[in-house]
Amino acid sequence: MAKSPDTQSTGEFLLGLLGRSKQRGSQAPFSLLSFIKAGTQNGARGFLLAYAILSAAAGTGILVLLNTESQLLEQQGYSTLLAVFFIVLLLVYRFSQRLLVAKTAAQIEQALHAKRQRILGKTLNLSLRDLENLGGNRVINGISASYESLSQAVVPLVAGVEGLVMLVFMYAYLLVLSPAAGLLTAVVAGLSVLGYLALNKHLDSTLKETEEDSQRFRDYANAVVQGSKELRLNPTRRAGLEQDMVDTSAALASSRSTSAHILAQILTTGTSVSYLLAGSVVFLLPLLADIPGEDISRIVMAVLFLIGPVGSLANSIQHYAIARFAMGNINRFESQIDSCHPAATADHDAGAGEFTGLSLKKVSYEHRVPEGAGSGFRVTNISLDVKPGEILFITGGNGSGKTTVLRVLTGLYPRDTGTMASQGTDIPLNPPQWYRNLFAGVFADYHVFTRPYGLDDTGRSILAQWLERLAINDKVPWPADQIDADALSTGQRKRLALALALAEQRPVLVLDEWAADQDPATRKLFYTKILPELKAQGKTIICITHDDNYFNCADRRFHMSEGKMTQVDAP
Ligand SMILES: Nc1ncnc2c1ncn2[C@@H]1O[C@H](COP(=O)(O)OP(=O)(O)OP(=O)(O)O)[C@@H](O)[C@H]1O
Repeated sequence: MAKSPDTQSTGEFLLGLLGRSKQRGSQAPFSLLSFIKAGTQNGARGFLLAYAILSAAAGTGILVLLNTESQLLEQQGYSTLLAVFFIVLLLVYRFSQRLLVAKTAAQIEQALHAKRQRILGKTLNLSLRDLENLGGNRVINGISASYESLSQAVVPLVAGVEGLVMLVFMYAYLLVLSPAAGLLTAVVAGLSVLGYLALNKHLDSTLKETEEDSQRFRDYANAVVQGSKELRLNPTRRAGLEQDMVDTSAALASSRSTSAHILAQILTTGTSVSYLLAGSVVFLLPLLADIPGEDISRIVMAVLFLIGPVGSLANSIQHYAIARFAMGNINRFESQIDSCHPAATADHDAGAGEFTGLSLKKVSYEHRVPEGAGSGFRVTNISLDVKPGEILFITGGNGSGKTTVLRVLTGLYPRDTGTMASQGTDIPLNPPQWYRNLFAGVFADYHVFTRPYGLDDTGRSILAQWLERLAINDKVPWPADQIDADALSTGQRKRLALALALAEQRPVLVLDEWAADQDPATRKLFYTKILPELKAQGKTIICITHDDNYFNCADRRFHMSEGKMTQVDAP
């Protein structure tokens, strides 16, 4: 649906209020009021206020009519005109309230969509190192989970704003009816607000605790799925995990109950305030002021009409607390990604042209580890020239730094020192996307997407050829738009990943222990037939391998040991 700039700004403005009040901390109890106050400062958002005022005026008009009609009934008799007015006002009330809630909620959803889209774009541009440092859970929350609770709060929040405007109107009517009653209700309402402030103080910390417990439980739930085999083979391990999950679930239940307790208090405070107001008018007002009985009944009617708006305001306050918390999480995540390395350049479509070689000189990279955990693993002094059409092997023991080097070399990790040059130009510390476009590969922790994203028709036909060549064409239903990688064996999945990498038609193919999961025949085919064929086609190939039987298939071999690389003499 196309949105006008005005429409978008209203949603963004309302979201902004949620985010801003979070930054101010939990001491911003009247931020709901600022929904209205700030709304009046910008004509573009005037429609929100106009609908709110219309519905509040109509609602108050109904109250005035009812009071007038009951007075008329006592004095002059039934008034048809007032009955007609009543129906008209009822229709206006319904119409404006529905439009207000539906339109505003839609605009907030649009603004949320725009925000999610912007943050998603930034997240996809993060360097691999930044993404790893942020951690998977934070990323998932920042681009997905936190939006759920925000969305659920949208309608009650808007209803709360409408309730607030309605309260203002009805209170004005009450003041007209009896200034003494207005004063009394203001005192009772003021005391209730103080009660709310006291409750709200605890709410933020309880919500944070709930979020942490809930994240911990999600992690365990993930382990139930990921570790399903290990858990089934070892009942003691299963019992240990189960105990941890039960403990976390109990903690979650307890923190959720505390939140629910506070939220329920807010809600019941809101609704019981209305009855308290009515009670104070009936039982206290006659003691404080000399008011005739018929006026008291009109005042009581006015006070009872406050029940609806006060209830929706109280309901919106609890949703407001949750939404503000979620908004805080989203904003925090956005500032975290903003403080990461500059995003990848916008040259994602740039072709790299013919590969002219690659040169690394004294390159080093250190893994960042949490503060206080010492220094991270370092690869140092990596110097290497890659010529077009070469087959290079990188070998070395576990943890010697092979994968790290491959990630630095392909521009996934930004090197700390040293120089890299390719295509006749120096590559900056944070390699641009055009440089990364030189490479396609299968990494040790590769992922197969459900669709072959980024492949054009030529790419698809190359994919089809390789699926056949690697004997998995019967396992991947063509046109390969609903790939179920879980339904493939480990070796088959890796063959599919290789076929997809080759279909990308990048000049350099990087493979991290690709053949490790293949049967002997496929391994032989890979080293003795496929690699030479790819080389003959002009592809440059860099393989990490432990297959010492096939070390002689490389043009040159480099060996890693404790983060250092040395060239091994040609076999
Ligand atoms: N994201 C990371 N953060 C911190 N340290 C890391 C990270 N990735 C790897 N390391 C550390 O870097 C060292 C080298 O890891 P790397 O994966 O490069 O080794 P490798 O030679 O490929 O090992 P293997 O043959 O087992 O795959 C290891 O000690 C590992 O703990």
